[in-house]
Amino acid sequence: MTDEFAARAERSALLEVADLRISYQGVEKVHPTSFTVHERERVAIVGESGSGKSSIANALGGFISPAVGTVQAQIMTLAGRPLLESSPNRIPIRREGISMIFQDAMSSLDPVATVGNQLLSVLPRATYGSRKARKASAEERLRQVGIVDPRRVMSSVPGQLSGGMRQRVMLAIALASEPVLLIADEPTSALDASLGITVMEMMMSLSREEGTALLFISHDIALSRRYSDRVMVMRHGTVLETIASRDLDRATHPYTRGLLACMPTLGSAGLRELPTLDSVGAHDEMAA
Ligand SMILES: Nc1ncnc2c1ncn2[C@@H]1O[C@H](COP(=O)(O)OP(=O)(O)OP(=O)(O)O)[C@@H](O)[C@H]1O
Repeated sequence: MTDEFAARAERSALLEVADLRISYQGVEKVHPTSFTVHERERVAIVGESGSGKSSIANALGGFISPAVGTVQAQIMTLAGRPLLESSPNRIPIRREGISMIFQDAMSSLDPVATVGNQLLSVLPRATYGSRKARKASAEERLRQVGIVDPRRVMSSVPGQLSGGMRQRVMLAIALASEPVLLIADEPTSALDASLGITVMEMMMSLSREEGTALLFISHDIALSRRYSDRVMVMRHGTVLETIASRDLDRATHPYTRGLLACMPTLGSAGLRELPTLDSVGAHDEMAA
């Protein structure tokens, strides 16, 4: 453990979760799970489909209503404030300090409201005051995510924009409310590889500039390793291990080693058959 990593671990956590359980229709899908995210830290959640990654993100963001499922935890606090204090009776509830972005921007942006109105509605009034000042700052937010013609985009509705542009808009809106924690659920998987990297880089540099901690979900362990400080590996509704990204090559858990072995590289793609979790024996070792 490096000095920097040890110092960070000692600081009190920004997000603290202990024994989080999530059930749908009475069936527990996320079993008691505990983890922390520190200020300015970037944590990735990786794992196969159905392992519970999105459920955790949705529980943190307040997107699981009692009609959909049950969220219970011994501790679930953001900057010391309980997140589960009031039961959500409308979805989504806005949890102060948390913003979320999703794989599909169309499902989180309002299709009939202009980008400008959606952006203005989240800019803190106390900080930006007059509508004119808020409009200027909304345009600046769009410029920060690489939008060169913010006025046109402000007056557009999401359906008039390309997928990559919508993802940039969603990132601008997510950061405009000045969250302390940004949760991103597969933010790039609907984009092509190069656009995905651009959006990832942008999310990293903006969250770093603004001092926002980041919890992002990905099924791509290579991408997770590149952009996170720590990786939480999930399987079957539990966290198998949490490991510093730079130590992933030394991961001891067979499942994590299996995920790493399945990671396609430019060198291997197309030259030979890619390994699968079964072919590298991760499942057998897990069962042993
Ligand atoms: N709204 C829901 N109602 C019932 N079951 C659900 C609901 N949402 C998720 N589940 C179930 O909970 C389990 C975990 O799903 P979740 O979407 O959290 O996994 P995931 O790791 O994010 O998967 P993916 O990578 O495919 O998104 C799965 O068995 C899934 O079918």
